[in-house]
Amino acid sequence: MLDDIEVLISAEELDKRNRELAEQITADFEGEQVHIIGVLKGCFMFVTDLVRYIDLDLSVDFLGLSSYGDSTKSSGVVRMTQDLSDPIEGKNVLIVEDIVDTGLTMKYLLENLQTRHPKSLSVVTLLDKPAGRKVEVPIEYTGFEIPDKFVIGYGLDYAELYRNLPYIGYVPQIEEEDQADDE
Ligand SMILES: O=P(O)(O)OC[C@H]1O[C@H](OP(=O)(O)OP(=O)(O)O)[C@H](O)[C@@H]1O
Ligand code: HPA
Ligand SMILES: [Mg+2]
Repeated sequence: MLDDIEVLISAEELDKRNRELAEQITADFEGEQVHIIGVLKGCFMFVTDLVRYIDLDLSVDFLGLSSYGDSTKSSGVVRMTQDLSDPIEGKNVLIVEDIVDTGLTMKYLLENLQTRHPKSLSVVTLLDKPAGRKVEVPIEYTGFEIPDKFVIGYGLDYAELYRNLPYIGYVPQIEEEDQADDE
């Protein structure tokens, strides 16, 4: 286990922002039905907390994408680990992500979902790390902009661990160890 996890965003701040995002989404889609697509695995806490504050008729589906493996750096190759259960043609799709970092996952996903002809396609991400960006992607709703650090918790992992932390944290030790492994 890691020592010294620094809290970047507390559970209370996450809850407050989730309510605000949900309020904005509820207002923007008033009178419409929304199809939520959660991007596993990282989205699992954010999506479940967010949807309970959205006051709209909505359906939920999930897909799995993976590109980091056990590293703090993107492999550059996005792999679909699980596809959607339902068609999205003609639906107002709202993608729910935990983080947009390089943007490679979101680019892959937007291109993939556009070919399935949704009525509309929008993105909500809890975290945006602009310093990590390799490709530009459109984001309609952002919870927090974060600095160029590898973060863990509230769904986000390092080598599959720490997803269960109820806050977003940062540990300098992680990036140091990962860099040492590369050398
Ligand atoms: O903008 P990018 O640099 O592409 O990074 C963002 C993606 O990376 C993480 O997924 P990961 O590959 O770690 O899979 P996981 O969600 O199962 O942890 C995260 O959950 C996002 O989906
Ligand atoms: O900072 C991060 N933490 C965890 N997973 C991630 N996937 C992209 N960036 C990150
Ligand atoms: Mg991950």
